[in-house]
Amino acid sequence: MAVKTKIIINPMANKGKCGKRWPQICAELERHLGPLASSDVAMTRGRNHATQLAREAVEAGYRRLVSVGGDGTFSEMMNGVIADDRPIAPNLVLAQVPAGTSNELSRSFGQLSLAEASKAIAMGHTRNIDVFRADARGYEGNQVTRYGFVLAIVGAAATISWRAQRVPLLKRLGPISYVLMTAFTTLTYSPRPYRIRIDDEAEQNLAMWSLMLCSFDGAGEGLMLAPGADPGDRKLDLILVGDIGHWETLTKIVPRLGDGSYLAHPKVSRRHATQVTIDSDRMVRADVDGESIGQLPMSITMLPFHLKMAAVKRP
Ligand SMILES: Nc1ncnc2c1ncn2[C@@H]1O[C@H](COP(=O)(O)OP(=O)(O)OP(=O)(O)O)[C@@H](O)[C@H]1O
Repeated sequence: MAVKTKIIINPMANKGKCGKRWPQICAELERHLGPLASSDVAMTRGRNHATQLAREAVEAGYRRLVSVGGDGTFSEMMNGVIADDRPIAPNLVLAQVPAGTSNELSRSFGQLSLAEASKAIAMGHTRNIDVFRADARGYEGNQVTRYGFVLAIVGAAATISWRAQRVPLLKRLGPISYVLMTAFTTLTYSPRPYRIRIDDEAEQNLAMWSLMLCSFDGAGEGLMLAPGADPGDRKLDLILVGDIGHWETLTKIVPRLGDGSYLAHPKVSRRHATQVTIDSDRMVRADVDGESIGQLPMSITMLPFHLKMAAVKRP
């Protein structure tokens, strides 16, 4: 029996361009998968709707779920197929049609074109990706749990992301908003004291500008945070950006985030980890897969399963 495929589209991804491109995307998907019934297609109506749509789709028997949008839409869809730290059904296959601003999955798998993404879905070949669980304090003081697949960030980098997304004018400016917010935050955000526990090691007290836990090598638009990171090795690349002055951060770290060469700075360190707990006496923001989920304390745990992603078979 053919696997049932549900397509979940975020029409607002990439500043609304995704919705405008939908007829073209639909035609390409149908060329590879055959005609799509209207019940196989769902449009998101707002934040986190993709999570609900994904859960309902799996409950209705769909086993292949395609997110049309960016990493935010994929992340929401993925959160709908996991409960109690495990997939809600066996043999699920997820896929991304890259139609957002940042499409890390598709970029990393080398299938950024619509044709390649559609081919990957139709071919039936898959690659495993890791999933981590983030527990943090929400902005209302509630406990927040989020499943992530690209990266979790804490400190200055999370503040940049939060400001660029929350200020409406900046959001409309697109990528330039990140440039402006990065410069502004770098010149105003001082390193903060953290208590950090990595795996079963003793707690350490460290002053840091930012801390990143990466599953994929890249993130956002054109950042290469953890070159060589393997998204399926059940390990996160923990990168600590230490106690560095404002000007040095702006001139020696920020411009080198695009090619990973910031890792050579003596106050930047990188290692593997599977469980990390971070706290601070100061208010520090926490971000998972580009979404500001709350603040510290946060704990990140790699989960003991893989999700299967539609991927073009490479020789
Ligand atoms: N119908 C909708 N209207 C407004 N926002 C939506 C809608 N559906 C989903 N969203 C939100 O759109 C956000 C962005 O989605 P996604 O990351 O896929 O696109 P993007 O273009 O890469 O993102 P960004 O706009 O953050 O750069 C998600 O946080 C999601 O909750």
